[in-house]
Amino acid sequence: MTSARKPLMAGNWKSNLNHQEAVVLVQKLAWTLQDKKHDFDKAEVVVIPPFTDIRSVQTLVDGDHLAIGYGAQDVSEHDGGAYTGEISAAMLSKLGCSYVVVGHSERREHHAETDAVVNVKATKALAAGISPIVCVGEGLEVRQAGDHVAYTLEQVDGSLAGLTAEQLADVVIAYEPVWAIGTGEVATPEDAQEVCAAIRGRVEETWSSEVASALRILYGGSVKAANIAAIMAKSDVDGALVGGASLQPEEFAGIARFYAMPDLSGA
Ligand SMILES: O=C(CO)COP(=O)(O)O
Repeated sequence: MTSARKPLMAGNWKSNLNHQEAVVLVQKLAWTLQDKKHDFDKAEVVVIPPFTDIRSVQTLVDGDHLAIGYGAQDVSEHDGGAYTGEISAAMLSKLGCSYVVVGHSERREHHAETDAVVNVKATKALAAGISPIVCVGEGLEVRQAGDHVAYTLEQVDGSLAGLTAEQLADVVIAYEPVWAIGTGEVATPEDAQEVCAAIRGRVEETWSSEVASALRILYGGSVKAANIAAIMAKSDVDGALVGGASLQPEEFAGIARFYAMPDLSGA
């Protein structure tokens, strides 16, 4: 991690916690971070709850002036209108969302989202002033075949196609190898670094070294307080997109405070 890029720890709750549980979790997270004197300059902390929780989280964050940010797990390709069930970027913007996850592997898999769809969603988010967290990453078969870098870079190309350098300044990329999500099978820090560095290299080729050096690239997949320090020690990893561990306030606070954690990897 390079000091010019502020680390980002984002907790993707997936389809967990109702709006009442959301308030309890965010309160506990805020208290824990305050108690441990978390330095928000050393890591931005963001929660990504289900849509139904966002209004409650907004009310809490605004009312208590919390330094915790929040976002959504998906956004519509459409601006509004006759699209039953869809949530537009403008609606998320009105709720104060700073981020939206687009192209999570679970949406690519269960909702057949292609890079082209992810590209439109990222563009809609940016137009509404919301930073898209664009997810990429290979499945186990691709990894075993040794094609993980090429596969992931193709997703980067497709998902970010046509975006300007100015737009890239508001984009975050999350490298989440599918085989490491929710499996306890964490990629090694070297695995994370290999692909995050390749992504940064691709962004440099396509846009510029300025764009690439300012871009935040997160790692996601079985991140815990015990393994985050070793992952963050890698130069091209700028944070984490955390699933299961973000549902436990103590654990997620420990991840946010990676800078105070011992590196237990022995590296
Ligand atoms: O998919 C993830 C975050 O978006 C990672 O989930 P886990 O941290 O539960 O492996």
